[in-house]
Amino acid sequence: MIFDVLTLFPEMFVSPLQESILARAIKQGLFEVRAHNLRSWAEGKHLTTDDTPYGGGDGMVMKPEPIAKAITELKQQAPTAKVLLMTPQGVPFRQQHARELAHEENLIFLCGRYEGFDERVRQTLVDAEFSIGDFVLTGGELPAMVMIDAICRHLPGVLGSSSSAETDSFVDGLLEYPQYTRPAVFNGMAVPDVLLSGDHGRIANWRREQQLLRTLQRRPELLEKVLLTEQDEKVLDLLRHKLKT
Ligand SMILES: COc1ccccc1CNc1ccc(C(N)=O)cn1
Repeated sequence: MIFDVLTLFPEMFVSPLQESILARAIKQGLFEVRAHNLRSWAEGKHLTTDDTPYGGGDGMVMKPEPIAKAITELKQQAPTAKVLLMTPQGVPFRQQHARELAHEENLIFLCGRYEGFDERVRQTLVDAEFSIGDFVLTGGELPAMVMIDAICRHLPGVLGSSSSAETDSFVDGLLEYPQYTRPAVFNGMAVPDVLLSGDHGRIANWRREQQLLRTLQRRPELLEKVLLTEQDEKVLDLLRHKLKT
């Protein structure tokens, strides 16, 4: 997988990729991130990439020409590449998108600054617009890095054998069960006995129940979209009853 990032601040894509899992995966050649400075495609003495908005108003808008030139050039090398735009007006980015996008050979991220992009960029050059949450940031770079991280976890070999993206929270649509590790007692708080029992069936049931409880308590709306077994429904009824009392 090759990620091309179009940004005014390519340096923002250096250190997050020099650490840990992502750095190791890059070293293993599992993926590559190429950050390009949009200014390389800008014209004129000052290499301008933004300008004042037609119709007046605050702030600046990113000019369409440098972006169009950059995308055209990148797509010459990767004609099937999808162009993704990071914007507060985008589709809410979800785990399912991360899983799907991991199957692409090449993705091009377009990171905006200022008040965003000239509308003609969206209309003609962009395949999909994503938002990582309902808040406004100073630029699209951090959202792009967040998406790259989430997508890379689904690339074969990135997570290594010890854990898999398939058992993530949200994969089965439920929140994660609580995790414990040594010591068995910490500040007087013991690990639940079931986890020390060695009874894997009981442990699996307990974990599923904890997922249902946690999802019911924190994100009940997710339960509408989850495929629940008969057993799940029974457990949920019990939990709902308990939470009422
Ligand atoms: C005023 O900023 C913009 C306006 C329009 C487009 C891009 C930007 C850059 N900022 C962004 C980008 C993405 C997100 C998000 N929620 O994913 C938040 N902020």
